[in-house]
Amino acid sequence: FQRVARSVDNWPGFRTVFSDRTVLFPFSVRGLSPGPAWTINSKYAEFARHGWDVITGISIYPTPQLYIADPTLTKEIMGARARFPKPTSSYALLATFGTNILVTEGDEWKRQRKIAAPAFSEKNNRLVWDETAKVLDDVFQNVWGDRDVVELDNIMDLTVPVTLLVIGVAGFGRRMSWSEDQVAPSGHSMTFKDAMYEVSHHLVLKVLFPDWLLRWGTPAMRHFATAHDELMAYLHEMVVARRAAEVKDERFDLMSNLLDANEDETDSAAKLSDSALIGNVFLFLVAGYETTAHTLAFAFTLLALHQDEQEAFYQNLKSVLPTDREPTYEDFSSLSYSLAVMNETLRLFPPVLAIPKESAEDTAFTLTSHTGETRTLPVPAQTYIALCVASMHRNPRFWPEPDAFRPARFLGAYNRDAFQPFSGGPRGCIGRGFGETEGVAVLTKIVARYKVEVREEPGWEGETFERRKERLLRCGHSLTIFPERAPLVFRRR
Ligand code: HEM
Repeated sequence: FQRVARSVDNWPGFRTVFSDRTVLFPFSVRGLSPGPAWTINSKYAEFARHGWDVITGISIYPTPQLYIADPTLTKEIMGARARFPKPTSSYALLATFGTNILVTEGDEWKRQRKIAAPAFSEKNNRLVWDETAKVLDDVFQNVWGDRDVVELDNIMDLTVPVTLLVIGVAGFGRRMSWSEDQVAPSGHSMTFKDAMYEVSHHLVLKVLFPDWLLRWGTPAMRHFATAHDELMAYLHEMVVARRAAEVKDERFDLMSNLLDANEDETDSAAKLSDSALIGNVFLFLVAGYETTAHTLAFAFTLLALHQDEQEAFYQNLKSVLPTDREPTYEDFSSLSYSLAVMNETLRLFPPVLAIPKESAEDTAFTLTSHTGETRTLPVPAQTYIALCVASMHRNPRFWPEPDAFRPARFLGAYNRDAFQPFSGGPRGCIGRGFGETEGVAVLTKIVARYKVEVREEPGWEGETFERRKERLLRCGHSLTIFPERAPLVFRRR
C-alpha cells in the first residue's frame, strides 16, 4: 500500500481497502471503498476537496488508479491510443457473446473497427430517424390512443421499449410493434425484447457466478440464464437468415451493413469470424439501446421538473415546425434545441460515468492545483486511469452553475473538451450519430405533442422542489446509470 502510494508521490485522493472497481464490494463506505458510482453521487466534490483536477486511488490493488476531471489531460489521453490503451479487462462482461470492437485493443481493434465503421452511415442515420418516427406514431395511435392524459409509473416504461424497437429495426432489420411482441415466437420461450432487456440489465451476474450456478441457482439466476441462451439463439438466427437470403435487398440496418462489409473484405485474414460477428452484433444491441433509453429517461424527468425550460424548448419547436407539421430527418440540423436538451442531459447524467484507460509506459503529468501550485505527478506503467466525465461535466471552472439544467448553454460557445459523454479520439463512440438522431427524434416528436409533468402521488404532499428532484433523479446502475423510478404524466397539448 505504502509502495503504491509512493509510486504516485503520495498524490492526494482515496485511501481505501477496496477500489471503486472491486465487483465483490460495490458499496460506498468511508475508508472501505468509494463505491462504483461515486463520480455521479459526489459529482465534482472529491476533486474540489483535494484541490486538484486529478486525484489518485490507493487500495488493495497492486497498481495505483488515477481519476481525471481535467479537459486538456482528458483530450490528450483519449487521443494517444498507444500510450494510453484501453484496459480490455474492464469490459470483460461485454465479451460474453464473442469478441467485439469495444473489448479489443491494438491491431485486433483496428481490424474490427475497419469492418464495423461503414455500418454507421448517413443512410443508417436516416433509417434511425424514420423508424423512430414510426415507432412513436404506433405508440401515439395504438397504445396511448385518444387519451388526453397518459400516466406512467416510471418513465423507463416508455423509453426502454421505444429504443429496443428502434434498435430492433435500425440495428437488425427486425420490425416489431409495441403490442405484437408480447408473445414469444415458436421455438423460443422469451420474446427478443424481453431477452435483450434481461441480459443487459443483469449482465453482471455472468461475471459473479459460473454458468452451472446460474442454471441451477435462484429463479432470478435461472431467468437470466434462459434470457442469455435465448438472446444467443436469436442473434444466430438473425445472422444465418441474413446470410441465406437469396436476394440481398438494399438494407441499411447495422447488422446488414456489418455482414456486407465482412463479405466485401477481400483480405480473408481481415474478415471477422462468426464469433466476432455475433459479438459485435450483441455489442451494437446493448450499446445501441441502453445508453439512449437511459438518457431519454433522464431528459423527460428533467423537463418535467423544470417546466420553464420545457416551455422554452416547446416554443422553439413551434418556431421550427410552425404548421404543426411532423418533423423529418431533413429538419435535424434545425432542431438544435432538441440536441441541446439531449446534450445538457448527457452532461448531467452521462451513461458511461468514467472511461477506462491505462498507462502503457512510465510517464508523468505536470499539473496545476486550484490554488495555482504546480507539481509533477509520476505515472507508472500499468496505472489504471479513469477519465471521470461525470465529474468533469460538473467542474465549475467550465460549467457555470454546474448542477443547474440549462439546455441553452449548448446553443452558444462552450468548452467542447470538457464535454465527453461519447468519449473521443480514435476510440470515441462509433454510434454517436445513431444515438443523437434517435434522441432528437424522440424528444422533438413527444414534446411537440405532449406536455410532460411529474405525477403527483399520495405520501409526497408538501415535498420541496429540491427533495423532489433528489427523489426523481436518484440513479440506479446497470451497465449504465438510469433514474430508479420517475413517475411522469404526458398531457396532450
Ligand atoms: C447516448 C448515446 C450513447 C452514449 C452516451 C455512448 C457512449 C459511448 C462511450 C463513452 C464509448 C467509449 C467507451 C470506452 O471507451 O470505454 C462508446 C463506445 C462505443 N459505442 Fe457508444 N454511446 C451511445 C450510443 C451508441 C449507439 C446508439 C451505438 C450503436 C448502435 C453505440 C456503439 C458503440 C460502440 C460499438 C463503441 C465502441 C467503439 C470502439 O471501441 O471503437 N453507442 N460509446
